[in-house]
Amino acid sequence: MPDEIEIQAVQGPVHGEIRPPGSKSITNRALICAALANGHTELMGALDSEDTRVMIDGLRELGIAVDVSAGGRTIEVRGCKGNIPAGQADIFVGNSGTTIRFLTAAVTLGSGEYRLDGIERMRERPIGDLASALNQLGANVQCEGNDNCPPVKVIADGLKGGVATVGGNISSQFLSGLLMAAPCAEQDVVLHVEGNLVSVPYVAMTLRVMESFGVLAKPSENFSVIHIPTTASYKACRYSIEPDASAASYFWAVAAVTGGKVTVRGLNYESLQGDVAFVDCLRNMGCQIHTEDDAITVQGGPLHGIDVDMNAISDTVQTLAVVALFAKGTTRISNVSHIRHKETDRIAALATELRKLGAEVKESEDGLEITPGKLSPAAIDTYNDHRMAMSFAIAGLNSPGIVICNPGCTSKTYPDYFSDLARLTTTR
Ligand SMILES: O=C(O)C1=C[C@@H](OP(=O)(O)O)[C@@H](O)[C@H](O)C1
Ligand SMILES: C=C(OP(=O)(O)O)C(=O)O
Repeated sequence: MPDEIEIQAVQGPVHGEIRPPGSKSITNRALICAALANGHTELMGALDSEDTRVMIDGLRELGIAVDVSAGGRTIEVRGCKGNIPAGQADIFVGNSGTTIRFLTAAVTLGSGEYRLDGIERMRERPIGDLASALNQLGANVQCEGNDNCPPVKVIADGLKGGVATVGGNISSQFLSGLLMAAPCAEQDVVLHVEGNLVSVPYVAMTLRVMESFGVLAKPSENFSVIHIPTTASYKACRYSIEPDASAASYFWAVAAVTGGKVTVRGLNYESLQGDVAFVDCLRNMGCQIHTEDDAITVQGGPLHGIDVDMNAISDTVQTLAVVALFAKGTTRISNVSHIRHKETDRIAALATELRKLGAEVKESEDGLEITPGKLSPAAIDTYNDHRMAMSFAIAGLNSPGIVICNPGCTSKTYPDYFSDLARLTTTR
């Protein structure tokens, strides 16, 4: 991958179809449930990217056999029935939040000493709320970094279980990690969530993936209390993974900003992924949405700004912010302070880069107000954040001279993004 890519502006509306690669979030959940299950699981339609590779490598470090075939889309896992084979492991997680949060919880089921660490940015992404909840359940988890951040050291001798309170306002991944480890604890687990739970659809996704592997948890209506009995255990199975809905947001945005019509195959409103609701934002901005059993199509129209709370679908904030550049009036995105803890501080990064493209941007603690101006050519810094690269590329389709720096950072979740985008925008 070159150091930078100049996006070729398209001459008219883009029409086309695409099936994005498998969901990162579902792949990494299914890998954990399969690893803790009682036999041989086959995952189909999996994502092959940095975030899933660090998860697979981590599981292998823990002594779990994982075989990958079909260009990374099929993964076979020999489950350990909740008994982690390795008594020691040093696990490198890159910058994958799901991997460090889910594996930190999983290794407390083992017996021995485990250490988890990632790249520099990972050492700035908090994990203290998860460590504290696991410690309430009888684990010994220490954050060795500054301010409750990784590296993480776990001295494990099985997870006792019981009652714990977990913070919900920084990341939902803490709760998801606890939920997936909980059925393998010695006693039932009852989790209470403290503070406003962010990214709620990901918790629903966790429970649905667990259910597919035979474990039924009992959540209260708003997930403020969840009871996980130890009577159920994970069963190996054949499991199909949906295309990634956050990745789909870029292709739906192509239709929105070029006034074209783009169909994403493999997703519908019944999806496990909350991010399909991104199309509702586009509808509110003036697009038309068509749904089929196995596809969602966005047809672009004249766009206008909207006010939107994106707490539940925050991986699509950057996509929406870029679409806002082509809308009439101001777009206000609110209730997303948690995106300051992701691959970069996404609110700050967006404010800086949108201004380079001529927008007037007001940054607040929990969001952004974007009023587009006259678009000008610019080199976009991506802060090693795949979603900065993928979303700002869409602006380049409708405005010449937009250069994306460090495009290789898309490998975190979508190594073939630029070739898939080029295929969609040039075959008309
Ligand atoms: O559980 C998951 O798979 C994810 C949850 C979200 O994180 P937060 O809960 O930290 O918002 C999301 O941003 C991330 O890409 C994936
Ligand atoms: C925030 C993200 O990932 P993670 O938290 O899993 O690193 C993302 O994919 O946008």
